[in-house]
Amino acid sequence: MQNILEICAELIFFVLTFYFFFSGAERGLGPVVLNYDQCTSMNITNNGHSVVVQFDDSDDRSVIQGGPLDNPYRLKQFHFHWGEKGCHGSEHTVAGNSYASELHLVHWNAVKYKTFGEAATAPDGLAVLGIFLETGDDHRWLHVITDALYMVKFKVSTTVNCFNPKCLLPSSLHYWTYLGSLTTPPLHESVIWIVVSKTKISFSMQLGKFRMLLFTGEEEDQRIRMENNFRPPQPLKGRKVRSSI
Ligand SMILES: NS(=O)(=O)c1ccc(C(=O)NCC(F)(F)F)cc1
Ligand SMILES: [Zn+2]
Repeated sequence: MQNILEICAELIFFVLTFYFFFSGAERGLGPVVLNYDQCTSMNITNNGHSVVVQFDDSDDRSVIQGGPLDNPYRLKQFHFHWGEKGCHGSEHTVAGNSYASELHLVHWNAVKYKTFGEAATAPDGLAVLGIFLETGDDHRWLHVITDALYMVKFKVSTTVNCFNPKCLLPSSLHYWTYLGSLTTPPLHESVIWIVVSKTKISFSMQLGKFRMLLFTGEEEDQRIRMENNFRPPQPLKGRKVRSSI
């Protein structure tokens, strides 16, 4: 009799564990893992909206995976958003506080979609890692990017080889994640946002170098300083924001 009760208790325990594990409500968010190759960066471009470092995304040498992602997403580019002064310039806020700038590492789901353009219109097409930048001591590796900015003051492109953006990331990637959109037109709702809570990059003189970029091309008469290229946060509208811990 005793054995039968023990077997029943174990069976109930197993069923409940199985249910909770697969119910999703209890399934925690694991760590985000970045596997970036040392040398897939190609160029840095002033595209008239931001400054973008583009990567060779012809294979899976540089990918992000884990966390809320069901498969690896390929690194396509990273870019920045910033303000003209103070701590305004980020596109996300934490408890209502904004930061001077925000770095976006843009990845696309090459497992499900053939091209970036196709992925950019699909709800699970893109994964963007957002990192806040704040004013403080200059960042030792950000110099590689900010020292190249004078070459892309106007709307031009120049080569950047072997820049691994992992050096720009905080050691602990505690993050918030939600399903959102591109922050620039056409605002496709195709982004799995992963916003890192710990600001890592601090810069002060370096921020000034972003602010000397121009929205305009060399051949244009007007010289319009590139700043405030950020979209303010939008209403959540019922979106669920999950935390990694
Ligand atoms: N600021 S953001 O949300 O990370 C951001 C990331 C990528 C793009 C982009 O590639 N737009 C071109 C596209 F996809 F054809 F529409 C725009 C915004
Ligand atoms: Zn962005």
